[in-house]
Amino acid sequence: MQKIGFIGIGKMATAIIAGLDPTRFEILISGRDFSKTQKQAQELSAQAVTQHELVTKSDLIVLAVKPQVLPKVLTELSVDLTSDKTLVSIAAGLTLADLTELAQTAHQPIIRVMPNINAQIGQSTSAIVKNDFVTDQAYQATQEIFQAVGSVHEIAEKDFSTFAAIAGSSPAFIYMFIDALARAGVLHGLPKDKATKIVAETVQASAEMILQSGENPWSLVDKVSSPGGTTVAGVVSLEQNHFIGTVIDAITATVEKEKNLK
Ligand SMILES: NC(=O)C1=CN([C@@H]2O[C@H](COP(=O)(O)OP(=O)(O)OC[C@H]3O[C@@H](n4cnc5c(N)ncnc54)[C@H](OP(=O)(O)O)[C@@H]3O)[C@@H](O)[C@H]2O)C=CC1
Ligand SMILES: O=C(O)[C@@H]1CCC=N1
Repeated sequence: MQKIGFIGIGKMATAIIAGLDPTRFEILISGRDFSKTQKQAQELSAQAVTQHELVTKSDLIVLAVKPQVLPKVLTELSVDLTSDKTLVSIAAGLTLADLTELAQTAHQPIIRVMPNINAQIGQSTSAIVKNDFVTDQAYQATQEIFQAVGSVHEIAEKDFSTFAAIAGSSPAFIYMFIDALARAGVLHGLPKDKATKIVAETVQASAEMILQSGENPWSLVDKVSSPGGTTVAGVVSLEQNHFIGTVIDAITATVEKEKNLK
C-alpha cells in the first residue's frame, strides 16, 4: 500500500485526508503540535508521526502548510529527502522551481496541486502540474488522491496563478455573492437562513445549467431577461455599478498576489 504523508494538518489536509479510502492508502500526518496531531490522527484514521519519521517512511509527502511557513519546513525536511520520494505542494505562490531550490536536490520529483476548500465535501476543482522527475506511479497516485475529493485538471504551470484565482480563491468570492444575494433577501423581508438556502440552491442549479446545457452564460442571461421585464432592470443596474469590471479587478488582484506571495 502506498504511504502518503501530510505535513500541516489544517483545513485543506483534513478535508483531503477525510476523502481518502483508508484501505487504498496508508496515511501519516505531522503537524506543529504533536498532541494535537495525535487527536487528529484518531479522527482521520491516520498515524501521527514526527516530521523526520514522515519523510523517511512516506512515498508521497504532501506539503499542506501555509506558503509563508513552507520554506522553513521544506528546508528542515530536505536533509531526509531521497529521490524516491515525491513532494506534493498545495501551497499558493511557490513554483516548481522555488520548491526545487528549497528541497536542495536537483532531481527531486515534485508535483504542484491547487485544490479548493470544496474538497471538504468531495467537490474540489483542482489543478495539477509535475516536474520531469516524477514517475508515472507517483503522478497517478497523486491524481487519485485529488480525484477522491473532486475533479483534477492538468494545466501548464504558467497558468497556475490564474487557476489559483478562478478556482482556488473563487469559492470565497462565490460565498460573498451568495451572502450578498441572501442579505438583499433579508432587506426585503426573508429570514437569513431561508434566504441563504434559496440562493445557494439557485447558484448550484445555475452552475449545473451552464455545465449541462453547454450554453454560453450570456445567452442564458438573455433567456431570463424578458423584454421590459424585471431581470433586465437588475442586469442593467449591476452593469451600471461595474459588476463585470469589479469581478475582473478582484481576480487580477488575486493573480498578482499569488505571483508575489514570496
Ligand atoms: N484554504 C484554502 O481554501 C486553500 C488553501 N490552499 C493552500 O493550502 C495550504 C494550507 O492551507 P490551509 O489548510 O488553509 O491552512 P491551515 O492554516 O488551516 O493549515 C496549515 C496547518 O499547518 C500547520 N503548521 C504550521 N507550521 C507547521 C510546521 N512547522 N509543521 C507542521 N505543521 C505546521 C498549522 O498548525 P497550527 O494551526 O497549529 O499553526 C495548520 O494546522 C496553504 O499553502 C494554502 O496556500 C490551497 C487551496 C485552497
Ligand atoms: O488564500 C490563499 O492564499 C489560499 C490559496 C487559494 C485559496 N486560498
